[in-house]
Amino acid sequence: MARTFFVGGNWKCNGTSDDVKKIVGVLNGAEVPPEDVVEVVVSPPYVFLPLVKSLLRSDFGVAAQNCWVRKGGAFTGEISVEMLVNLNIPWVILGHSERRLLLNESNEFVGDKVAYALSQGLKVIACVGETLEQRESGSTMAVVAAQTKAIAERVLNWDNIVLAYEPVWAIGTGKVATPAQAQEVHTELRKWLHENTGPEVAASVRIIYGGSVNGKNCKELAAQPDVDGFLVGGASLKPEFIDITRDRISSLFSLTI
Ligand SMILES: O=C(CO)COP(=O)(O)O
Repeated sequence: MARTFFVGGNWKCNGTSDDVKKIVGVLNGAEVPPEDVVEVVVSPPYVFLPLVKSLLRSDFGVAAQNCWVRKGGAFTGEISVEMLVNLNIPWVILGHSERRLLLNESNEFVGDKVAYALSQGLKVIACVGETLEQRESGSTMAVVAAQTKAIAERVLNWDNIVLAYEPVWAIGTGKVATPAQAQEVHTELRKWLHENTGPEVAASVRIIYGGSVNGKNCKELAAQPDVDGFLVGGASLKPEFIDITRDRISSLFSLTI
């Protein structure tokens, strides 16, 4: 089964309601490939989710950037999976390196969140990735395998998971992984999935790349056979995000000639 290309926009902790309205206006007016060719999902900060949900075109999905690990209750400051379901938010980003590193989210905690979110019907963009130190010490694959294993141990069905490989050294640095570097880790991740979750999961799970993706570098990355899309940070706040969704078409074209 072909893997539908996936382009996510992670707005992180940015913007005002006026900015959000402007970005949504640009997205709503854009000509993009049809949903079965490119799936587009944007992830605004929590407080803007209802606004985005109400204004955004219906062929674009919406994701929260985090959620609580269990059923809601006395957890001050947290947002529960049940609340996201109640607002009809279909997606959640979990395990982003900014949360793993700045908020000390462990592999196990992220795995628990992924399992709980899926159990309540959410779809998950699960992020993995190594730091520069880990890459330089040759432990990239061990790190991303351990992060993926903590999810695989808690989840049987991968239908609603998109795996995002986001090397920490490439996030917000302008230092994008080369297409070969991205392809290498994506291939290894797919091999890991094959060995640990089976051939069907390995063949069908979308593995997307994140880290300084922009309108210029996306085409070459998208042409890699195991790069099934992107999780875009900074550039998702700009009109350039539309070019990134469109470049799938040109990379497909360039592959066929
Ligand atoms: O963290 C990212 C997406 O989740 C990537 O961020 P940048 O595209 O700003 O490097």
